[in-house]
Amino acid sequence: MPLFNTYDIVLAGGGTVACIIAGRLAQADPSLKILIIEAGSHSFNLHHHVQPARYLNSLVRGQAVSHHKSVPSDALGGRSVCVPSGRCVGGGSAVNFMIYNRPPASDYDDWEKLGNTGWGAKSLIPLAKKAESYQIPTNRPAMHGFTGPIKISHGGRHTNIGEEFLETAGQYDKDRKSSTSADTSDFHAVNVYGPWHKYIDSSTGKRSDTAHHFLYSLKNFNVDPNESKHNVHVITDRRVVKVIFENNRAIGVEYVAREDTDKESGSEPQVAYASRLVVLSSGAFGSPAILERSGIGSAQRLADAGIRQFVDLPGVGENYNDHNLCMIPFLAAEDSDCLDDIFSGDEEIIKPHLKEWQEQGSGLLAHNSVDAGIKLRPTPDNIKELGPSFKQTWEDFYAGAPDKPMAAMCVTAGDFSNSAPAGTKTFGIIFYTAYPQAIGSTHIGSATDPWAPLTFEPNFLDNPADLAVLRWCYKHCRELARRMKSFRGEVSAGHPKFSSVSNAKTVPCEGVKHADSPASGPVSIDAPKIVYSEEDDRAIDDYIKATVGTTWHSLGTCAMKPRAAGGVVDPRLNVHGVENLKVADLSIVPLNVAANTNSTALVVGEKAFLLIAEDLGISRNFKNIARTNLNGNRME
Ligand SMILES: Cc1cc2nc3c(=O)[nH]c(=O)nc-3n(C[C@H](O)[C@H](O)[C@H](O)COP(=O)(O)OP(=O)(O)OC[C@H]3O[C@@H](n4cnc5c(N)ncnc54)[C@H](O)[C@@H]3O)c2cc1C
Repeated sequence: MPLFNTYDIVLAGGGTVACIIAGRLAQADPSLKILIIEAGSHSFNLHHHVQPARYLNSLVRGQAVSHHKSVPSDALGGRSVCVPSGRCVGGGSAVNFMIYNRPPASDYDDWEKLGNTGWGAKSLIPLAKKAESYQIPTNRPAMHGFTGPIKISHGGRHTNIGEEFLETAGQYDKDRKSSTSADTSDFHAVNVYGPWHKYIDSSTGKRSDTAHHFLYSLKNFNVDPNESKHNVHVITDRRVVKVIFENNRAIGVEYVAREDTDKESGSEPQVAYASRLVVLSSGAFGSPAILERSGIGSAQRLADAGIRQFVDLPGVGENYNDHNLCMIPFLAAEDSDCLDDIFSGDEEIIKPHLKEWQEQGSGLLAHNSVDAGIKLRPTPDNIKELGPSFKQTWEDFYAGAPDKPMAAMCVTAGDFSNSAPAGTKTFGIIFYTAYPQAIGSTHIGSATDPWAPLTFEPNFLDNPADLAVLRWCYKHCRELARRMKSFRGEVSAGHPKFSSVSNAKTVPCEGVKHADSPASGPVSIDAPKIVYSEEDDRAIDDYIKATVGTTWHSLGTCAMKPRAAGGVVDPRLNVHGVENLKVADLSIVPLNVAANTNSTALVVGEKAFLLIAEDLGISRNFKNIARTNLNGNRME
């Protein structure tokens, strides 16, 4: 079936949220003509997407991601940070680390308190359940869904690194609970060490993303629109430049190829028309940029870019949120279950893992290295340790919100900070701030070229409270790591540069291959904690400023808030001031969430589908939808 002249709905961006919207709508009303225009390529059955442990390929080799480089920052000693986002059909869900983690219920309630009726936990938790098939035995079925398209499992095997982390934490950290059966993603758990599950289908060992489970699974869908017998069409490797309006009503979008991706059509703009709705689903970087190129944004920003203002919405591109992340590497015992060899990308080494994955859907290739973690909320003693720069934040933000953590921390069986000596076994501890107090912005760098770099200011660590949390987490993770049975030393290149006479100096492991000597083994559980001097604290701060990075959780840049409060969309996701134009992706999130963000993208996708279906008058078909996909992938 060739492309239609006009579609009912045109989606700009084919990422995580867009695939849910398109798949659900097509299922609810197969006669709907839906077009997705996606900047990246198809991800269908490609091994670097579907084989979970290959996820670093996308980041390291630049496949299927866009890199957004920030302006240099004083708070980071003049450094820029680079924030990748998904660029392929399936977006972030097809390239991410597959960590399954849901936020505290109060985060969604906070959205509703801003005037967003229908966006509180009571409305959204059922949608989170609808999206998922939880494949883990649970005695709390009320918290999870069991018939949705997205599969959640523990992956292809349990690693001893994950088990040791939980065991050590249970013995060492008496202020918190640790349990191998804890449900850390029940929208409430805080200060509980427990298993962290994965967006991996236990029956196949494959990544569970929205492209494969909402879009490619549609009956008769074909990645080539000319071959497709389906009404959902996807055009890849094209970027939407701007929205086309007739008076105040969105009627389509203009899009271009990158010159180097399509020699035939070059970068000549083309137009796709939508008779009923245009939906921007280009993520936290893409959607505000399309609005700005369409003349929707702050007067000053648009004037600077030489664009005539069409609608005054100063909030476009503001309210950039992420989480600030550090990865700390440790040397592991030789018998540790680590993914270092798979991360190396050497196909000879990967062969036996691949065989197990192909034959049984199990093993370390069906894994993301992350088996266990915790959302950390400080105790009264910790609050003192966090010092004066955190005090006000505690009082203003955390004290009255008992389900909100200040940070998340997890163990990785294998280190991907790239600072360990080659050929060694390693584990890492990753931690990130749950609600960074510093907020940033992203704006267009060109009025016409959607491939041009953005002017991106994430403002990481501009608020000293954020640095205090990361400093405390570094100390805490080190105490946990050096008590784990598999601990064999600290990879100094990935730690602060303490002075050689400091009490806090790292346990060396340089030049040691599989350092299984007792001298470099763990300390006892009741060993005294490392005492840090002020100079040591400065070394930690310098290290964090030099290395802190993104958690790949960009959101908030087209915030769902009242127009007068700097909002960009209303609670039905309609862009303020125009008609027939919605934004549906994580850019609409008005306030940050204390969790990895794919779970929230799933919720936004499910909610956006309901709103659009209501607008189109096809609500009557909803009831059939939750019952499908019990086991399989294909949605009839
Ligand atoms: C490397 C990485 C690791 C992550 N790890 C995890 C994890 O382990 N667990 C977790 O819960 N979350 C994780 N996340 C976050 C999570 O995946 C994202 O928050 C989520 O996928 C965002 O969904 P979205 O629909 O808002 O945007 P996206 O999924 O990013 O979709 C936006 C799409 O729009 C396209 N686009 C952009 N501009 C244009 C344009 N002008 N025209 C056409 N198309 C355009 C992009 O190519 C992209 O495909 C990770 C993200 C990344 C990038």
